[in-house]
Amino acid sequence: MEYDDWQPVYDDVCAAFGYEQAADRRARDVLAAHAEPFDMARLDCTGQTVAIAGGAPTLADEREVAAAADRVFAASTAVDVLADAGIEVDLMVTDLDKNPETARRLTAQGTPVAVHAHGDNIAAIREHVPTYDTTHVLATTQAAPTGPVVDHGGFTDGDRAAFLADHCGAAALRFPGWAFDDHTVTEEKRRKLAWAARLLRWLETRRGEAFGVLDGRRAAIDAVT
Ligand SMILES: Nc1ncnc2c1ncn2[C@@H]1O[C@H](COP(=O)(O)OP(=O)(O)OP(=O)(O)O)[C@@H](O)[C@H]1O
Ligand SMILES: Nc1nc2c(c(=O)[nH]1)N=C(CO)CN2
Repeated sequence: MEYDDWQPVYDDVCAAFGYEQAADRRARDVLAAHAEPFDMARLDCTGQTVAIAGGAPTLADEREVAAAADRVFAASTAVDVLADAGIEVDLMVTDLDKNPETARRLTAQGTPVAVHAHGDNIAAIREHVPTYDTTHVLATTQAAPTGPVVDHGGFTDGDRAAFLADHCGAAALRFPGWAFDDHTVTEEKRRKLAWAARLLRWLETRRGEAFGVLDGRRAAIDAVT
């Protein structure tokens, strides 16, 4: 996906959460100053099944789904849960709010990390990205792309991972570690997960694929556009 397709949905996300787009642009520009162009061919997934590992507690029991996939794109803390079982990821997707040291370790070992800039993580970008090997940082924004910072759609770490896999040519997506009805999360997180479900519904429709993670939920999901 390119920004032109994402932008109307981004407007809706900002309206829903009260995000200031100028702050997202400031974050993007801070990240751009620390980033370098990333060769997307490194993430080519053409013809492959990609596991999009989410941060739900269920991931511990679903790790074999990731192990069986050709590639693993993992959101935030999902990287640590998989690492505990000896499962390496091909991409970490993060806005740096939980485990920035994991992102540092991955970039140091040459594993790509998609670092996301938004209006509420500018301090984290300034603190952590300069400590990373930026050769292995894919800089992302939810605002308009600029310089080395790309926007291929998505909002939460997990659904952004799915949009990136789609952009990289994945043939099929699997979703270990996803639980939209997780009552252990905060109200804000619950609202973000509801948006993640909407965005995945949009993505599966665009792809002509049925994501198993949405089975039983489709009738309750409002279309994004
Ligand atoms: N029950 C769940 N709890 C948390 N994350 C979930 C859940 N189900 C799916 N996910 C997906 O896993 C991703 C990683 O979640 P995690 O809690 O590790 O990180 P996070 O940094 O808080 O994520 P974000 O900043 O996107 O909210 C989320 O962004 C979401 O897309
Ligand atoms: N401005 C802003 N953007 C976001 C935020 C957030 O808290 N603020 N959280 C996200 C995923 O958790 C993704 N994007």
